[in-house]
Amino acid sequence: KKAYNRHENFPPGPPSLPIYGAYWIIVAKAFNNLALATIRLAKEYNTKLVGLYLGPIPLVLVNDSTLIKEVLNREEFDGRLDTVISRARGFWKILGIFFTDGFFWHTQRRFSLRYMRDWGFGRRCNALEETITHDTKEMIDMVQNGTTTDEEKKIVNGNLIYLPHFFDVPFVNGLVQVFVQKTFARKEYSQLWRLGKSALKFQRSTNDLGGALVITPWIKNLFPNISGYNDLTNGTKGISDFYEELIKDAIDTYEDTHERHFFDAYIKKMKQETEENQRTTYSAEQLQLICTDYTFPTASATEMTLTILLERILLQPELQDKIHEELDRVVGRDRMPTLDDRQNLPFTEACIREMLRFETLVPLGVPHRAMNDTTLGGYDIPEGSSVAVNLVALHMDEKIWGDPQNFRPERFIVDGKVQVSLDKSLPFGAGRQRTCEPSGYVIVHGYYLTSGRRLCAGETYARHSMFLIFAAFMQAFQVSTADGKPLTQPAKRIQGIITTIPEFWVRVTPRIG
Ligand code: HEM
Repeated sequence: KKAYNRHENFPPGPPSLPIYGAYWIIVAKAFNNLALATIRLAKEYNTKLVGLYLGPIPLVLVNDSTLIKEVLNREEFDGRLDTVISRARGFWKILGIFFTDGFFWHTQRRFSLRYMRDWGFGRRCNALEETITHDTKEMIDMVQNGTTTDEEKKIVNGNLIYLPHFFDVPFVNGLVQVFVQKTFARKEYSQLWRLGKSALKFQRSTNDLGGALVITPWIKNLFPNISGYNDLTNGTKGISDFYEELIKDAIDTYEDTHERHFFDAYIKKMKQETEENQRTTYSAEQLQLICTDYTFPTASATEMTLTILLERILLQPELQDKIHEELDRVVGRDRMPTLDDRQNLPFTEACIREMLRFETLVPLGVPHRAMNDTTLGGYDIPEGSSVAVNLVALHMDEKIWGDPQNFRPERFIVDGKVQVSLDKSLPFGAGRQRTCEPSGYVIVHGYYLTSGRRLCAGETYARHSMFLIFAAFMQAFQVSTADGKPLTQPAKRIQGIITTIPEFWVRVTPRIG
């Protein structure tokens, strides 16, 4: 009787088993692929919304393109669950951007985006572009002119490069520049590779739904390894420790009169609020978690997208010829590509877009939480429910794409230009942060609260930097498998918070002397 106990008018779905509810039922539907499991459950129960329980937590899996967009754009679904994953990362408090919600999240997300922008984040910025290009060139140089340290040899071995970490440096150094207006020189790159490894460890520590750890946090004490708890905490620690020193140094050397970087803007606000108010959402710990939250996707998701794109290029070699033809025609070989070239390199750009659709990196998004009792698709959704959108269902919807199973960058190109309006994919989620003042703004504690949504806070940085790095990489190299044999099968996917493939070596043959 308990197994079939459900909230009234809750979406249909599998029954609950003791302790874990329907968690193992979903896992059994498609091991290592919860998006596919969701599609199978939706078929089995003939529904667009699957309702089930993860232990005591009601979970709604949204499996329909229209309803996915609706969830991502409705304010009452902007919450996040308070879980062991969010707490284990940050001093057992709910800190950062990813896992916070309400006033705290609005304030901190808005402040970080607003002031990181001053230092080039989320917009075109020559200084940032130069850094990313410079570091990409250093990586290319390691192949062309040889490595200089043992650490470099772990990433570049003659004509072989180790993916995804070959790409870590330019992505991460660019972000560090936004935070503190300094970058790590080539002899210090090992610190950035360490961040890349920590980020990947964190991403692989659990799955889209947080795994068994979220339902029964106590298993962390019994099975710290199998439950993913050790990787979760060590992966995060690797990133947050890196920032602890930088933040301490910025606080120790802070002067009111001179703003040196984003950290200073944050410290200024923190000091002001601490003096004027009894309570503040600003703290050094929170700054550390903001940095961690912006860094772990920068040090893993963008690299993994390019890595899986290279795997695709090995599977469909004609893609490589088209990219090379376009780069040679538009950019030539005497200078590196810039963001100005983006609109004139439609095929190169479309390959990245198509990759983001074809291989949904975050298959079930990052689960949202219903912040009050509400309805969706004719069903009742109780307050506190976890709501996960199946982005794979959207990205593989035949009604939208016609032939979703084909990797076909041309689908975005009309009259030799990328037509952004044709790109109905939502790899970064949805819900634009409003930049102008709409009616309905609420002022809380002297702040305008936008009704900004959960849209990925790094979308623009990700798109810009992926284009720059991928275009420069392809201009420089012809890519082939390490053993020289054609690649016929994609690698096994590892389901984590994002989907990854195992690290691997590829051969790159310089095209430019
Ligand atoms: C290919 C690369 C990336 C993909 C596919 C991606 C995708 C996503 C998705 C699906 C979400 C969850 C949206 C939701 O809750 O509905 C998200 C959130 C987020 N992403 Fe990204 N992301 C990428 C790169 C980045 C980068 C490079 C950064 C930072 C520079 C970043 C920062 C964030 C942050 C801070 C959030 C949390 C936003 C919030 O909860 O308010 N992401 N991303």
